Amino acid sequence: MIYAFKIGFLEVRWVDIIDILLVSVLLYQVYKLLKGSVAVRVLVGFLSLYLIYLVVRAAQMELLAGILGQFMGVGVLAAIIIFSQEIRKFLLILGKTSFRKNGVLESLLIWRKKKPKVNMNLTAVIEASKSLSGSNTGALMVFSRNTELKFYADSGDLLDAFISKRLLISIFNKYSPLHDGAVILYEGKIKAARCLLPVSERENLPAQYGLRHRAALGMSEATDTLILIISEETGQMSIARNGKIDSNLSAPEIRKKLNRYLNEEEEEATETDKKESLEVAS
Ligand SMILES: Nc1ncnc2c1ncn2[C@@H]1O[C@H](COP(=O)(O)OP(=O)(O)OP(=O)(O)O)[C@@H](O)[C@H]1O
Repeated sequence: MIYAFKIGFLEVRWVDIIDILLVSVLLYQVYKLLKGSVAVRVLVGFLSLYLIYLVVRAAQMELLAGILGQFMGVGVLAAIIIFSQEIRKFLLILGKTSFRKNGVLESLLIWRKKKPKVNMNLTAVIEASKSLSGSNTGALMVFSRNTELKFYADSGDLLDAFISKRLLISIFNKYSPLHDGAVILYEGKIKAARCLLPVSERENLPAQYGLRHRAALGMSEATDTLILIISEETGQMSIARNGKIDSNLSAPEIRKKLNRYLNEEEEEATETDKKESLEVAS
């Protein structure tokens, strides 16, 4: 066996160094993922308990070690249940990174067909958004390029209607029975209205963000979607994507971001674009 170096009786192999590096990267990614969420506290609680268990076991305190041991036995299962959202997010990020343009996996999967451009009536969306923003009418629109988001669409009223400016304005009119919640747009259609979105549990959000923004952020954390928010209070238009909110955007900026999202050109976003985005809770 080839050793990298020796510290006293401890022989360190190259594999050990790689192992430590990989664990460090993994722990850093987990920390980045959980940063700012309540899950961090649960994780710290778990780790503290595990440390106490190690100490108790080393001190041979049989009774306490037995009780904590039982708890640790189901710990992995409990962690999977408690961190299900975070694990999902982590796998999503992993999948997304591996499938990036020129990614290793993508070059291996040569049969992967190039997706056709999504045909969406963006002019209607932009015109409706300008009108809603101008009249301070709150709105929440979820754009999906890969799935029809059946689970979320089922929480509202199914429409399956072609997108038009008038329809969007009518839905979000505050006297309309459909105005509450979000609309889901997929493959050029308004799939459903009055949909319930998952609310983000981030703690350090700006004070002006109420439930509408939290729901948009939560949806962008849980799924590969882009969410357009129109504030009822200020009329401002914002976009939530990948756990970030870009606030106070103009109509051309919204169109650009929607175009980029729908046509999978996001990786080509310029550095300036990236800097402009306000990373919430980081
Ligand atoms: N989980 C949810 N899913 C979908 N829509 C939601 C959800 N929670 C709240 N909303 C929508 O947000 C509206 C409440 O918005 P609220 O005023 O609390 O948010 P806000 O972020 O301060 O936005 P605004 O700037 O428009 O006031 C609700 O009437 C509803 O339409």
